[in-house]
Amino acid sequence: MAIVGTANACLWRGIVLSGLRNPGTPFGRVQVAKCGQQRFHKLQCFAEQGHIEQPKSARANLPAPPKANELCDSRVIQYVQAQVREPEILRNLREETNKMHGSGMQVTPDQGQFLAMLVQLMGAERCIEVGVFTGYSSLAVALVLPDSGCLVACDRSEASLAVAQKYFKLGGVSHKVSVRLGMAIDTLNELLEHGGAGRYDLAFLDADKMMYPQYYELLLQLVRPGGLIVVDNVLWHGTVADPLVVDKRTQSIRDFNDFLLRDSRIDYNLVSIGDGMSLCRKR
Ligand SMILES: C[S@@+](CC[C@H](N)C(=O)[O-])C[C@H]1O[C@@H](n2cnc3c(N)ncnc32)[C@H](O)[C@@H]1O
Repeated sequence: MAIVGTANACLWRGIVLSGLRNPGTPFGRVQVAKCGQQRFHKLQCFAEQGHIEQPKSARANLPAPPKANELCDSRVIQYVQAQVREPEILRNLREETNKMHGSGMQVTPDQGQFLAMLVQLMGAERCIEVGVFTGYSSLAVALVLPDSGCLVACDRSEASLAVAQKYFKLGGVSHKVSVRLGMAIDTLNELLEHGGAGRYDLAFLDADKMMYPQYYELLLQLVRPGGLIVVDNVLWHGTVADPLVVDKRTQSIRDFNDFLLRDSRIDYNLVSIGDGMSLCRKR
């Protein structure tokens, strides 16, 4: 296939990426929505191999694409996911969510496991999640919290939270989760007003991307020194690395990533897992 000259970046990316989707795999729907970085690499490999051609004006300003390697192979993604020890309750939740609208929003199994391990490594007892959806990442965290632990779970969608609460109950963790229905910014401000500053060990940020800077400032007050803020979707399906993509949301994530890179209040690490997760450790 060759698309020459007039095609805009999003158009050819959409065409090529739709051809890369692999809904027949065990992780089909999750992969489609959450393996953006690998798809982006794959796209670049397609371009490199001459399967597609970028618009000439754009091509002149682009850095050389990376050499084709195993990251171009969706089998690597499948292999990684097959290495996850996903508890049955989480698998059930993922499968139920996969039948719902917006299912691609849930974190991938390896991300859920990664979050859980961060909680365990830190010995975290008090956590916050901004953006619960049907509860996959919340449940992954709650399952490993000690019995005395607490997760404040914020979302504005009553319907999504109903699914999450069903699984918190099934997983026997309801007593550890404080569900907060409403706009996350209000909930975080309320936590601060009620003496929450510096009282949380770990926060996971996975809600509306344009609001990340505001959430981050509040979470930075809420977590203790040495506490962690984990930010999801920082690669935004690979588009942050594509200079041709300049839509508002991509640019806001790019700007936020650059801001984190320079923020001396934290230690910072952008991890290429799922759609990209940044680890921000409060100094
Ligand atoms: C990407 S999903 C979260 C996925 C979840 N972490 C998981 O693993 O399944 C984003 C969620 O943020 C919620 N959200 C978006 N904007 C919000 C806001 N302003 N306040 C509260 N929740 C919001 C949406 O309702 C949605 O459920």
